[in-house]
Amino acid sequence: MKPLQIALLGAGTVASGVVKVLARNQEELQRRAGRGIALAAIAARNPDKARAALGDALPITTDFMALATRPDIDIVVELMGGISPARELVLAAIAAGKHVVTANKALLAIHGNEIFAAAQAKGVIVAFEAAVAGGIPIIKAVREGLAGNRIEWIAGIINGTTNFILSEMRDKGLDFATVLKQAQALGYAEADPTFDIEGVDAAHKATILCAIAFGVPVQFDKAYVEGITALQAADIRYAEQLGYRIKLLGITKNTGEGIELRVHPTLIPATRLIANVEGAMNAVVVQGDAVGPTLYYGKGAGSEPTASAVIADLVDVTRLHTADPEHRVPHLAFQPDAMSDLPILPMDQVVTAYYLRLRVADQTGVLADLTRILADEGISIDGLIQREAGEGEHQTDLIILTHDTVEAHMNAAIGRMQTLPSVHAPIVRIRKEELR
Ligand SMILES: NC(=O)c1ccc[n+]([C@@H]2O[C@H](COP(=O)([O-])OP(=O)(O)OC[C@H]3O[C@@H](n4cnc5c(N)ncnc54)[C@H](O)[C@@H]3O)[C@@H](O)[C@H]2O)c1
Ligand SMILES: N[C@@H](CCO)C(=O)O
Ligand code: NA
Repeated sequence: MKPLQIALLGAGTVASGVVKVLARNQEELQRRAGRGIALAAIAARNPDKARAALGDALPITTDFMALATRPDIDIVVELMGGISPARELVLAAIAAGKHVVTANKALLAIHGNEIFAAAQAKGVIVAFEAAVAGGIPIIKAVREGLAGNRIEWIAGIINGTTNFILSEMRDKGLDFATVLKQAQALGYAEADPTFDIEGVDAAHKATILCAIAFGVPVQFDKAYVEGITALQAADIRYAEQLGYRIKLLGITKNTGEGIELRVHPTLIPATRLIANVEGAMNAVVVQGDAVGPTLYYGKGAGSEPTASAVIADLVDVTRLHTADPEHRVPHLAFQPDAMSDLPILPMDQVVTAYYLRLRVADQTGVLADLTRILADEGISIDGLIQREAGEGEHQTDLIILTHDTVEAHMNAAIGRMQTLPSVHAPIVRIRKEELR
């Protein structure tokens, strides 16, 4: 059988990994897929740069649209990133009857519904294992391996850059700006690292996980997104003293009333496996009603780890190429006519526990005022530490851990506590999850 013909759009980090691994594992891949997978051509903005990175064995074009719709191409692999022109190219490839493999989580989190509907109508596959947690086969695990379960929640470290920053801040006591520079130098961060540090990249990935876990459309616009830029070294230290680690988590949970979809720094017990995932590694915990918790760990970024996921998709598509579209795994794990309309809950309805740090006057009565406000709002205290004021100091740090409460109640309590004359700085609030 003639090998399937692949077109690569983009010639950057992931594309170069795909070219290398496809060449290296060619024979093994043919044995797995039952058919050859042949790179036909690459579209690159700068052909000289692409040739320098990828060699000159393959034809290189600058006409992305012509390649994406060329009649002899079977699968278009989009590795450019960004929304436009990636969206137009993917839709054109689908309209031309091509299968698509993409690593573009931003595109799918924002335009996935349109893209999957177009693919469904045309009977082609859009595969996206590389879009979430890079080389970890988490899409495969959730959509297929855990299909017997009602998924209850997913929580994951799904951005390598921010996990690296938090690990280095904790282990070496370095400040945020210094570690971010290191992350950039090591190639973990995006060219514009705002997407990493503001939580947007993790929210794109959490949005996709949410859709395939609960069978709802992708709804990035409803995600709550908070990054790590406001985190202070003092809170990482206090969390440690209390037996917790702070991680940037993507969390999605089915509460029965609706679905939580949120990304924010989170205190998790230091004894949990996921609390010990360090550096640029990713890890995802999936809680199923039948299986209980399962944990997936590995490299979420980088050239060959991400290529591993792209090529797994190429093997899948090659195997399923001739299958009746009705017999393929649905894009969002559930049949398109059986999607749920369960709403994504607004953040003020989310229920979680909290870590609060207050800079307070070192005088009697302060604690009584604060605990009264928390009690008024129905919030119960789980633990409390007060740092001894140093000699000559008139202020001290008070750390409060609460039990689960509704975010709206916590907002009200923080608003009231903040107006007390004895509270001297903006109150720090970090959400806390036991993950069990
Ligand atoms: N790098 C990783 O570790 C990683 C991991 C998972 C997913 N991804 C995703 O994979 C995709 C590619 O990432 P990358 O790290 O290889 O990026 P990159 O910047 O290294 O490569 C992107 C390539 O696409 C080309 N390109 C970008 N915009 C273009 C445009 N408007 N017109 C023409 N060409 C354009 C660039 O010239 C470059 O060749 C992105 O969607 C990214 O989010 C990357
Ligand atoms: N910048 C991303 C790349 C992988 O998606 C990260 O740090 O996880
Ligand atoms: Na993956």
